[in-house]
Amino acid sequence: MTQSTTIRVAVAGAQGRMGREAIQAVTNAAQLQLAGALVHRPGHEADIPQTSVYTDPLRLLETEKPDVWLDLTTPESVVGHVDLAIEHGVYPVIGATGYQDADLERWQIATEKNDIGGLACPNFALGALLMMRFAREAAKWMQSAEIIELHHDQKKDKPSGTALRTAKQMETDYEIPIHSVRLPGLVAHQEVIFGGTGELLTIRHDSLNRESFMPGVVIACERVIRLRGMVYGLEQLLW
Ligand SMILES: NC(=O)C1=CN([C@@H]2O[C@H](COP(=O)(O)OP(=O)(O)OC[C@H]3O[C@@H](n4cnc5c(N)ncnc54)[C@H](OP(=O)(O)O)[C@@H]3O)[C@@H](O)[C@H]2O)C=CC1
Ligand SMILES: O=C(O)C1=N[C@H](C(=O)O)C[C@H](O)C1
Repeated sequence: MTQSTTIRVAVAGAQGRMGREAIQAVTNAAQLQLAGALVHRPGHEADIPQTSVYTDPLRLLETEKPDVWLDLTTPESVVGHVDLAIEHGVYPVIGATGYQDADLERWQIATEKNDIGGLACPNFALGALLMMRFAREAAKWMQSAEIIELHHDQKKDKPSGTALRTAKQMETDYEIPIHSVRLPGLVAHQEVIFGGTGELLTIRHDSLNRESFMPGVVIACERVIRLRGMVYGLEQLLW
């Protein structure tokens, strides 16, 4: 596929909090075209007026033949969807969290075998990517750190994908405890707190709404088609 081609994106989880925003973001992005929406329960198709709506991922893949599978479903559903998308030669952009390292390893092998790319993005927000970058830098100098991630009370996975990714990126030789807070009123927030001799350093990021994730969603869908094999973290395509 050449870079000037319109990229056809299927959105899975289209009736969810992220899915609804993503439908708008994909529709409004010049280089992207909505190729179909996957929902869990039929009956609210009128909420998604701009595209064909499916409840069966296989039918969506075979009928619409999207270029990209944007998965914004749940820990229980994302793994099967991504396996299926890769099998069909469709590039996955994985926004949903809660999958295991073993899933990432399997997707790495499967994308390479099918000569396609894939992108797993625990967090699409630019500020969150910077927070992780700064935490990685600070971890080289500070000898003790803990992570507090705070999310809305409907979030299904714990700890968050972002907290796990942050801890991995920090590459410390000590274990970093992760504390999870789930409360109504929160959206998505994280603090990385470093302790030193008589001093503290706190790096904090706040997503105040789900629009904060959409520039990253668009970049991920546009750039995944240039990849071969799985890439973990949108920051890998930014710096
Ligand atoms: N990478 C990032 O930057 C971000 C990632 N996330 C992650 O994205 C995911 C979605 O978050 P959020 O939108 O808040 O969650 P929601 O629960 O609001 O949305 C998930 C949607 O997926 C649907 N769904 C579940 N299983 C299936 C299936 N098999 N087929 C079709 N649809 C399905 C659900 O339907 P139903 O409710 O009917 O079951 C629901 O509409 C989570 O994993 C979250 O952690 C969230 C924000 C940012
Ligand atoms: O469920 C959410 O809301 C979010 N999930 C992602 C995660 O698990 O890190 C990204 C962001 O924190 C919002």
